[in-house]
Amino acid sequence: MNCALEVSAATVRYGGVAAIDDLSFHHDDGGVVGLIGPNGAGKTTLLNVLSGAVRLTTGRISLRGRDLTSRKPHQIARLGITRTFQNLQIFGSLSVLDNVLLPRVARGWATAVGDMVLLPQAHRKVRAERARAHDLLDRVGIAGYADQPAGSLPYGLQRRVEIARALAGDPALILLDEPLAGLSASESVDLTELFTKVSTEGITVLLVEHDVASVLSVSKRVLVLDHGRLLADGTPDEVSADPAVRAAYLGEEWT
Ligand SMILES: Nc1ncnc2c1ncn2[C@@H]1O[C@H](COP(=O)(O)OP(=O)(O)OP(=O)(O)O)[C@@H](O)[C@H]1O
Repeated sequence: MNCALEVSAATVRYGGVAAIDDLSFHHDDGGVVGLIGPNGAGKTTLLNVLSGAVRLTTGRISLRGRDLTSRKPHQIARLGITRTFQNLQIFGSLSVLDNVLLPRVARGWATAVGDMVLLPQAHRKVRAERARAHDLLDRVGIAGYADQPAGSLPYGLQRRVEIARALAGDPALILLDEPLAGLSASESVDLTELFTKVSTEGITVLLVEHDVASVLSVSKRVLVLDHGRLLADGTPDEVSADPAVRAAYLGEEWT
């Protein structure tokens, strides 16, 4: 599935600071897209804009030809962009399965909760949604934990709960904000493999991550932000060989 993401002259100003500054790019090829850059480069602001948490000061964003510029987060989620957060946002006391069912409830499949008691079709809907949620847990590798409280899982698996929940919204584009933060080396490798798997299922993955080696290893395209602007845009090899990127960000360790 193509996501046809178009970011045109996007600017977000906080007082005198341009968190993103006249930023334009287009992506239509799927895969994992890495978004890297030094602290304060504007990465999180861009994710916030794409998910509707922050409004553009000027500019335009569209997905598959639909204008997202002034939409609210729940509208953007319906139109195909879902996300995970830097600080894990799951409901620790709810079961893993219920965490994944939540966005479907929010989207209205169970609006008439009372009807569930009475109507056979409501029961069928609930069964179908539960089956679908189990399938999502299977896709992200945590099927065996469905009934456990999400908060009781190891941190790396909690990250997967959040990813499953983002996938439950049937996105064209999923935004991952520092998903490897706090993970062990082996958890990072495992989760990075999941990003590839998700992208091969036709969902574009936009990955913001400070672990540059992981980003370069998993991405087909890497965008480098600096001071809210696009410093470089290319394959991992192109970006890591770019003198401007080395000077501003990667440094000598990448020689
Ligand atoms: N709500 C806000 N109010 C004022 N300034 C902000 C706000 N959010 C971000 N900024 C500023 O915008 C710039 C970009 O911040 P942003 O958090 O998007 O960068 P980042 O690349 O995600 O950084 P990091 O890697 O440290 O998370 C920074 O100068 C930051 O201080």
